[in-house]
Amino acid sequence: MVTLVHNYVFPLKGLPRDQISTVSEGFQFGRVSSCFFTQSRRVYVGVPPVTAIRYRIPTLMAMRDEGAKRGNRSSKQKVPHVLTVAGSDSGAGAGIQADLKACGAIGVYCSTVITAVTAQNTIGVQGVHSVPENFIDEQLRSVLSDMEVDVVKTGMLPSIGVVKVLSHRLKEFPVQALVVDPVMVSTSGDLLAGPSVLDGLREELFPMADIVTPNLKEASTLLGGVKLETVADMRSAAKSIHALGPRTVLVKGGDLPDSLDAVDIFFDGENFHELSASRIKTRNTHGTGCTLASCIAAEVAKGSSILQAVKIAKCFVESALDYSKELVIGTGPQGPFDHLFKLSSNGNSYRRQGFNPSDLFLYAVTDSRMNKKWGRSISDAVKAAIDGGATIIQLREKEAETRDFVDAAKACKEIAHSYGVPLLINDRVDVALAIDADGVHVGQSDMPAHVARRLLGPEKIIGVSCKTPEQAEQAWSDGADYIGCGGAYTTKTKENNPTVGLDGLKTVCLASKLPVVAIGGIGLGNACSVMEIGVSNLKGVAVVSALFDRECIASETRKLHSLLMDAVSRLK
Ligand SMILES: Cc1ncc(COP(=O)(O)OP(=O)(O)O)c(N)n1
Ligand SMILES: Cc1nc(C(=O)O)sc1CCOP(=O)(O)O
Ligand SMILES: [Mg+2]
Repeated sequence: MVTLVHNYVFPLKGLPRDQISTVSEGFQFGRVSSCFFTQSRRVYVGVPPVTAIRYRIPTLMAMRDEGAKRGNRSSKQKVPHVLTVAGSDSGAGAGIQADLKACGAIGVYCSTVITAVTAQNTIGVQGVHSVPENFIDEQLRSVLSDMEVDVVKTGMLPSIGVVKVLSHRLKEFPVQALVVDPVMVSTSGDLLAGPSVLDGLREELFPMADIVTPNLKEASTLLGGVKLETVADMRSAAKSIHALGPRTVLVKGGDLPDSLDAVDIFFDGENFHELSASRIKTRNTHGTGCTLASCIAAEVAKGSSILQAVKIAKCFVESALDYSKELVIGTGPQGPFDHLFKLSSNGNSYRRQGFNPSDLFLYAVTDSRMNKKWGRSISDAVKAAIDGGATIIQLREKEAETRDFVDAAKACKEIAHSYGVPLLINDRVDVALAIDADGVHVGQSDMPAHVARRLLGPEKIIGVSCKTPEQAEQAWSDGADYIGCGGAYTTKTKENNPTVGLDGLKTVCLASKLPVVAIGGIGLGNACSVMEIGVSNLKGVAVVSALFDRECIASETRKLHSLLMDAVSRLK
């Protein structure tokens, strides 16, 4: 019997109602292996014998709240549902097992159609036993005809017959989205799908797919063996695969040699997005491809756009790898990682470890006056900017009462973290501490950066406004992570702000040991000129009015993102 702290239970399939009771405080666990929600916006998970861990899954909360908004508080709420059609991995690092764990960790129901059973471990694949095609078809029919699947994700499809069966069933039972991970070779180098499957994928599944997620080897094989050695090669591969019919393509560059970051290329037929994540040194990478595709499917099932889903999925995988980098399971060269790391990490699952300078790329700085003028809440403004592609958010609320600021900042942090985007607070170190924000931005007349560092600790992000090389040097020795340099142009947003111009910006960048974000008067008309000063530590632009003093924040952000991407790719 499970006893909950609060009186609202989000029903997950498999947790019988008669095993749940509700009381006002305290909780105990008997035989529990599932997770569920309470009014307190927490998820409770039982770990035998009687330990209870609580943690937050913001996107699930959002889902529940969405249900509540619609007045739907009955026990019949729809649970987002991913069906994975893939092979079983006896070592449980990849395949069906990875898919189940990834969806479970994200809080999405996952059903399974097993296409093959593999005998594998951390050394390699010792055997493959394909499930007969007619029995795969039977599994598909069972699930699709009954269980309201939202998204289908495919992994190992061992024969062209399986591909055909699947495409036939998907036409009979259409789903909201199809995620195709074109698994061909295992991480250990073992063949998991024959060449005829390639034709099946290209002809039958790609035209129905919303996203296809090949790694470099798979992308190369799909394109007849072309060499993929640079980011430019990845872009042209993404374009060629897109021409085969899927709505979007993610070419994963984890195996690209000589790069510090792992860069993936996302292409939607119009725009390229270069998505980088820090490369984590670990042997425990078995199943990253399956996990990434499952997380994308799970996020789409919850309502994210494909690009949002990709960003969140990358953040999940990066966090899981980082958390699991020292795990020792098995003796071979490729170990599994821990999908359920959130259970052991105090709920700070999306907290970034350290600072990633590429987050400065499109830095959105909010402004309370502009939000008031357009009648928006700060959290709606933040969500719209993130939807449009903002890579970091700074809350710059000069007029807010402290209590209101803390409340708004809390809500914004939940939104930002559910997308894997860091949230900084302007000026107010106290507010950053109160809500456990990712960091602060301080200016020359605010709290000194070294004091902020002492208060916030080594993990938080600290940015400092600098207009001169001397200030940049000071920021570095004070322990800042980046500097903001402006005004690049004149601005109406900040009174009496000296303009340093592009020359002044370049001088500060060249002198700075820290990454730089440019600020002041930057918008669609001049962002490219800023990036084109061509100094490698200039990582992006920080923008207020060109995003927030506009009718549609998301579309302005999207346009700016696309311009910046083009500018950066011209510079390469
Ligand atoms: C990214 C970034 N750069 C500079 C500033 C300006 O900070 P500051 O000089 O403290 O001025 P206010 O923003 O506090 O008015 C910034 N906020 N962000
Ligand atoms: C907050 C701020 N700091 C600046 C600096 O030069 O340090 S310029 C600025 C305002 C930037 O607003 P907008 O994008 O609307 O011009
Ligand atoms: Mg300030």
